[in-house]
Amino acid sequence: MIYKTVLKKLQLYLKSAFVRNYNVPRRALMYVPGDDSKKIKKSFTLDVDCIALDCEDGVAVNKKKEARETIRSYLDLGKPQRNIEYDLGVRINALDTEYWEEDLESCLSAKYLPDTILIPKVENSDIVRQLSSKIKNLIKTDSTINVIIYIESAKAFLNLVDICQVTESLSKNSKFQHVGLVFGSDDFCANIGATRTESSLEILYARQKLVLVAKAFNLQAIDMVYIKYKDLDGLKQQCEDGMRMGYTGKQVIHPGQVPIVQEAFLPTQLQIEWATGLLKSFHKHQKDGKGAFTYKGTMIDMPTMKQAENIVKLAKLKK
Ligand SMILES: CC(C)(COP(=O)(O)OP(=O)(O)OC[C@H]1O[C@@H](n2cnc3c(N)ncnc32)[C@H](O)[C@@H]1OP(=O)(O)O)[C@@H](O)C(=O)NCCC(=O)NCCSC(=O)C[C@](C)(O)C(=O)O
Ligand SMILES: [Mg+2]
Repeated sequence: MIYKTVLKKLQLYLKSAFVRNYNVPRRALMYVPGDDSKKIKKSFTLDVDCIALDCEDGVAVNKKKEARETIRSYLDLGKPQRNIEYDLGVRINALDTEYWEEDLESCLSAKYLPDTILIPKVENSDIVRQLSSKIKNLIKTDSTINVIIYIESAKAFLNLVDICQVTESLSKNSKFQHVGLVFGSDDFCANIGATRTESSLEILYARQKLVLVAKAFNLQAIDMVYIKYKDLDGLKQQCEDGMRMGYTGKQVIHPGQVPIVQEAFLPTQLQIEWATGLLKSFHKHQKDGKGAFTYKGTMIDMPTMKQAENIVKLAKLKK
């Protein structure tokens, strides 16, 4: 029994150590249309936490192939290095379309894998099962990829806990790690027939539910897009609302939105104190030759350590 528990912990530790960019900050998740080479090049010059090269709704139907091939050509070149770590992802098309398999095959057979695959319109756990077996077949090496799931319909919200449970369970024996949930508010409004208002009250329940479930599964929660991209005051307000609700980041469609979003999602003083204390405690336990330890009543595992490291890293960016 003890042997099994230790083995399981070791497997989880080894897995998290091999996942690239596990739980890196994703304050701004910026979409870049996959068929637009100029915008892709531009995105690599920006100080943005997370780039999502898009095959889905940012790309016209007659440009799907072009987007897939353009993204593949950039992946083959390798991720451009920057001074600050960032996440390079690909948003494939939804699994009920004719495009998703080719999207996934194309980016997972590239010379260099993206860090993350973003999966839109996940409505139930069968979609995750289908995705999991495809990823397992496509990744031939020991590498593991991050997965971010989009919740954008009434059905998806009803199935959200099951989706996360199944994803968590499948990720233990597959080649991916579930790292986040995205609130697809535009598709969600269209799905439930809501009329958008400035206050976003019409989607309050769903917006809160996504954070709640994300936190229960130790996932990052990425908030809705602010589509009026020229209105920076409105964007700041919406960022602050999301941050106060517990969101860890926000989707972005234009470079001009990035600094405001990334500033708004810097860690709070309380989070910085927690993370600094945890790292101190970790180093003390290491010095004393103790592996596993608890901090403020919680058992500390590798993902929690990485979260703390990220918070401390982010805190250094705070003016
Ligand atoms: C709105 C648009 C057309 C205005 O594009 P523009 O070129 O007219 O804007 P601009 O102000 O002239 O751009 C200034 C500079 O920034 C560049 N630029 C501008 N945007 C980007 C970008 N995204 N990535 C990288 N570079 C960008 C642009 O190329 C230009 O570069 P330059 O100064 O060197 O000439 C443009 O910003 C754009 O295409 N944005 C992405 C739109 C998109 O991907 N939408 C789908 C995601 S949202 C979504 O899916 C919903 C969700 C989650 O599913 C659900 O809620 O349901
Ligand atoms: Mg959407």
